[in-house]
Amino acid sequence: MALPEAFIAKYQDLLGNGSGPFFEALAGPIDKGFRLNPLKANQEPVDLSLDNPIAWSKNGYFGQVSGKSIDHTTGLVYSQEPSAQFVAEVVDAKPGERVLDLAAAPGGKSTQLAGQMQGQGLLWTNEIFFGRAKILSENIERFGVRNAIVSSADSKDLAKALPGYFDRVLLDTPCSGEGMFRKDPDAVSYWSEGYPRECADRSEGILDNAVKMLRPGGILVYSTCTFAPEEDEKMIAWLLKEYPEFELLPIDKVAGSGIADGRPEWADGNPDLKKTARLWPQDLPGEGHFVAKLQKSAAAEEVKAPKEQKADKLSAEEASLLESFLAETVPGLPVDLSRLVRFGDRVFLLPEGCPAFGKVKILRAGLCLGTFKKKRFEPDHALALAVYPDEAKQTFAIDDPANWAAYIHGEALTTKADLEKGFVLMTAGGNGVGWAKFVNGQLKNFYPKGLRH
Ligand SMILES: C[S@@+](CC[C@H](N)C(=O)[O-])C[C@H]1O[C@@H](n2cnc3c(N)ncnc32)[C@H](O)[C@@H]1O
Repeated sequence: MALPEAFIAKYQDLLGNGSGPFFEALAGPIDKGFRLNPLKANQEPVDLSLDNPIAWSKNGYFGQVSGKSIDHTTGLVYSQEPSAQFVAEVVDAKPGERVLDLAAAPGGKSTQLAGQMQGQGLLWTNEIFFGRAKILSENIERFGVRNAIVSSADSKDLAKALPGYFDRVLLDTPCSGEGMFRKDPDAVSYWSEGYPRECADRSEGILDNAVKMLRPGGILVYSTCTFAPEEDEKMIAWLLKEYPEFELLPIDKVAGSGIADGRPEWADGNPDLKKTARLWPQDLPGEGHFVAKLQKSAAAEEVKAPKEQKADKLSAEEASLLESFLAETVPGLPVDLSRLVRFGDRVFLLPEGCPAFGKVKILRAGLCLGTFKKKRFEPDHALALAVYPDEAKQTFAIDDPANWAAYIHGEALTTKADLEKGFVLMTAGGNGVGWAKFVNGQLKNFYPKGLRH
């Protein structure tokens, strides 16, 4: 990978003697990582080793995930570069909170936040580009998240719908990507001397909207995957000047991990900027990242909270179909029938206290239970990934390689197992992977066509 001359000159100037190891690291190999999903019933991976934990990530390990493995398909793991795993650790979302991930696709940080929240509270995860939002939504589904709203909106429109609503907001901003040069050589081709400033201008606009959605006393985390001071310390200096109701909070840099302080001298000299964190590839096994954690003053002006999203009322016949389905398929799953919304024939269980969607485009409104089909109710794939096997009435393990390959390929399975007619949760590695319908000794395959391999 040939680095642009202007990039080399810039970091020789900024890093001085430290630039040698920096450029050497950029020419070196990348480190691969993954996170284990605490939302899954069984925490033992089938193929992956947990021998090499990542010091700064609670569920993070070094290693490479195969996209076709049982561990990936069941959502037990999420493949994520090691440094990127530090960002959500800094957010530190708590069960029961209202959390916004404003620039979220493909979902690395959102899935990590969902794990921290343990299904309690509301995670609103947004991506401006619809195509990328679909990938985000698929990852939220695979991870088995029950309490997430997935939307595709410009931050300006989101801020109109959700003013002052969130306890925590993460802006993992679209940036110049210098920290990914090693992982994604395409990032080098986008770069020019003026690119970090262009990205910084865009991030200022997104930050203007992010701060509007935070309640007084709420926490804002801003992160980039670039080394550029324009988008890092200088951006935070701008934010503190523009929004004096914010103050920087210290970040636990995990002693011995190599995570470094921010560089006040690269912005306006404010010593508080040392509280921000920099992850440098020459200091630790991971790519380049920057993270800042700020708190909005509890005395900041309160705004009128958005209204709650209205639930939809089902007809008596539909309610009875759904209730029978739940009792016969997932009797252990707690479902509050007063929190259901419909998108066409699909039925979602809303997170508690979900704010009104207004004009925001929604891709996923909590947990998709399934679809009304004439006189039946069919479970959604999302439900198979979100329920624990012991919440389902019937399960069938497909751990042996032949059954696994046949099911994931879309084939029906024949079995002499003692099953009742109806839906069966197929499991692999102790976690749900999809549905089948048992009829006359056959397990009819309900694994989604688009996911078969
Ligand atoms: C750094 S990436 C997010 C990565 C994600 N947080 C994760 O961990 O998987 C930044 C995201 O911002 C989106 N984006 C681009 N322009 C934007 C804008 N003007 N407003 C908000 N988001 C934008 C990009 O499409 C991209 O998905």
